[in-house]
This record gives sequence, structure tokens and C-alpha cells, in this order.
Amino acid sequence: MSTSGDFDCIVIGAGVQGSFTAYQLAKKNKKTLLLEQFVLPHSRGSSHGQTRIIRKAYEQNFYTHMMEECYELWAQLEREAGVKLYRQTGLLVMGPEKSENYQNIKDTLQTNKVPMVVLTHDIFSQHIPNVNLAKGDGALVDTTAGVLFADRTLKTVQGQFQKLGGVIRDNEKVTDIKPGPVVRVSTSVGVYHAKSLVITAGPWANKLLANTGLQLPLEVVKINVCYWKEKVPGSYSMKQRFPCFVQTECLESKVHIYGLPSNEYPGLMKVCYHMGSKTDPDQRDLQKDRSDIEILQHYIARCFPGLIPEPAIVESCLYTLTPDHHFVLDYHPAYSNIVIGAGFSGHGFKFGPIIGKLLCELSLGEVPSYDLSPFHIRRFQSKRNSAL
Ligand SMILES: Cc1cc2nc3c(=O)[nH]c(=O)nc-3n(C[C@H](O)[C@H](O)[C@H](O)COP(=O)(O)OP(=O)(O)OC[C@H]3O[C@@H](n4cnc5c(N)ncnc54)[C@H](O)[C@@H]3O)c2cc1C
Ligand SMILES: O=C(O)[C@@H]1CCCC=N1
Repeated sequence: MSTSGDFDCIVIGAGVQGSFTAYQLAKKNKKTLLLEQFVLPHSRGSSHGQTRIIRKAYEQNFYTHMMEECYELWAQLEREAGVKLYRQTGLLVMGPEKSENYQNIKDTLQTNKVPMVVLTHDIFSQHIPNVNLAKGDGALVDTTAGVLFADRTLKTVQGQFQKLGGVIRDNEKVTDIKPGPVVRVSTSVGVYHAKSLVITAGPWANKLLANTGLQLPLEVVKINVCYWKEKVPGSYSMKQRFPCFVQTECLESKVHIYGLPSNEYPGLMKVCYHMGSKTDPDQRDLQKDRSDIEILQHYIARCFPGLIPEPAIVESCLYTLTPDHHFVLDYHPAYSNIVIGAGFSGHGFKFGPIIGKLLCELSLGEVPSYDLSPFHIRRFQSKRNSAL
């Protein structure tokens, strides 16, 4: 196979965002190359694992708006590939009734007429068994929410990209980028040229952007992905229609705690802390902080009495955080044919199809389908609120 070539577009990074971007470009008949440093599939970045939450329950209207179309795009891909990628379970949101976070989510759902159910304390346990709702906490269910099958998504979207004539070259690390009207990309194997470049390198974004003279305020943190054993197997399972959940804040933590019904490992429910400790993505396994697990243990013992409060499995995954936890979807400030998708801050998977569409639009010089001002690089000069 040739180790050099000319493309309409090169996409760097075959995580969820790069894979959907490459697929969208190929759908528009653009000759596209998707480069990945590791052998695919891999578990060193942010997109691996079996499951992710999809939801419309957000504090900000702009995310809920984007999710309206995004659900359609997920369904379209499922139909096109004949694969099931989404399972509706609902998302239980719990948090201090009067808190800003909880009220903002409720308001956004109401404003956007998203189907939801408010669960008062007197009916809560009828609907959600085996969960203790804290005194003073409100509870609602975003009924549109559910679980995305993550690994299956990557396999599917990369497969569809290849069926459209797209080229994936894995085990090929990008080592240099030379900007210009035609961008020159060097890898561990060869040299490629393209009219435009999309950088979706996840936790490695700043390492790559250094080749273009840009650094973004990104922080990479390692997440301990914890699975907890059900005392009665199946009591929090997807089969029993147990929902995903987010606890916006609680006695133990101001940081969100979230979980998904047991499914991928029978008898084990995934419950995680929405923050981790700083790491270098190439040194991930040296970061051994487990203080979040202690917080989770206390929370689980108090609120999920049907789980053994000791993690049965701990896996690793990386978040790439921006200061406000909103994404970066923008042109490179110095080069209009280099597009950046970065900083997905632990909540970007569900947006994959729409991010792919938007990054494709930017790289083709089209007007983006949504107002991208919340995602512009220039916002880092001013302060903003955080996202869920
Ligand atoms: C534990 C955990 C739980 C999460 N839960 C949810 C959830 O419930 N719902 C949700 O919507 N989101 C969730 N997220 C967030 C979501 O998974 C991420 O936002 C998303 O996966 C980011 O994808 P990415 O493509 O930007 O990054 P990545 O998946 O890391 O992809 C970047 C790719 O670029 C490649 N790369 C980097 N540098 C180079 C180079 N020099 N040359 C070639 N290739 C390179 C990397 O190897 C990698 O494959 C979660 C994340 C984690 C870690
Ligand atoms: O994005 C999601 O839905 C999950 C749950 C809430 C915190 C971050 N990720």
C-alpha cells in the first residue's frame, strides 16, 4: 500500500469524533484519510468501552438543541448499517431541588418540550426501586435518554467510512504537520498532503497542535471507570429497565456522579465520578489516584443499597477538559484550512454524529448548521459558566 498521497482532507485521530468526521466527509465524496497512532480498536484514549450515556438533559439549551438532530443522525446510522447502537433507558437526574444545576436542567427540558417525568418523594421508590433519594433532592427522568454502545459505534462508523471509499491507516502516528494551502502531514510511516486537515486527537490535541504553534487550555485527567456488584444480580439491570442516572451534587461531592444500568458485565453496574487526576496521556497508568473511589463508596453505601460498596472492576479512560467544559469546534486561528475538534470534557460521545457533521462543514468552508460561538477558541480570553 502507498505511504504517501494526496487527499481532499486528512483527519487525525480515529476516536469517536475523528471517525464521524471522516465518515461525513466521505459521504460528501471527499477523498479522505483517517490516521490513527494505535492499532484499532484500542483502549488508550477517550472513546473505548462498551457504553456511554445519551441524553437531552443539559443545563444549556444549545446542547439540548443539538441533541434533537443528533438523535436522528444516530438512528440514521443504525438504519444504514443495520446495527443497534442506542437503547432507550431514560436518565434519572437527582440533585438538591433548589440548586442551580438541578433547576437549570429541569428548565432546559421544559423549555425544549423534552418528554420528562418528575418524581416526587412519595412516588419515587415505586418507580425507582433500590435507590435512596436524599432529603431535599429533586428527581426527574429524561425519558428520551439511554445507552449508546460505544465500541460498536466506532466499529460501525469506521466500517461505513471504508465502504464509502475512505482510507484508514492505523498504527501510524502523526509526527509533524506543515501548514500551508496544501497541508503536509508526516507520520511514522509516510507523508501525505491534503487541501484541509481536521485535528481530533483527544487527549493528545496539544501535543499535535504544538506543530502548528497553538496551545489550548486543555487538561487531561484519568477517570477511574468503576463497576459495582449487585447484591441481587440484575436488580439495576438494563433488562429490568433500570435507567442511567446523574447525581448533580450530594453530601459526598459537589462533582457529578453518574451511572449506567448493568449490562456489559452481568451483575455489575457502572458508577463513576465525573472528574479525575491530571495525567499525561502517554503516562496514564502511572496516575494511581483513587480518592474519587472513596467518595463513590460513601455515596453508593448511602444511595444504592443494592450494590456492594467496593468496586469489582476498575478500568481507565481519559477526559480532555476545557476550563468551561464546553467543546472546541473551530478553525485554527492562523490557518483556515486546519479545523480543530477538541476538549470534549467527558460528555462528547453522544454528540459524535453532529460533531462529525459540523467539523466536516468547517473543513469544507460551509456555514455550520449551528451557532458555534460557545465552542470558539477566542472564548478562552473571557470567563464562562461550566457545562454538566
Ligand atoms: C469514563 C468516561 C465516561 C464517559 N461517559 C460519557 C457519556 O456517558 N456520554 C458522553 O456523551 N460522553 C462520555 N464521555 C466522553 C466521551 O467518551 C469523549 O468526549 C469522546 O470519546 C472524545 O472523543 P475524541 O475522539 O475527542 O478522543 P479519543 O477517543 O481519545 O480519540 C482521539 C484519537 O486520536 C488519536 N491520536 C492522537 N494523537 C495522534 C497522532 N499523533 N497520530 C495519530 N493519531 C493520534 C488517539 O490515539 C485517539 O484514538 C466519557 C468519557 C470517559 C473517559
Ligand atoms: O455525558 C454524560 O452523559 C455523562 C454523564 C454526566 C457526566 C458526564 N458524562
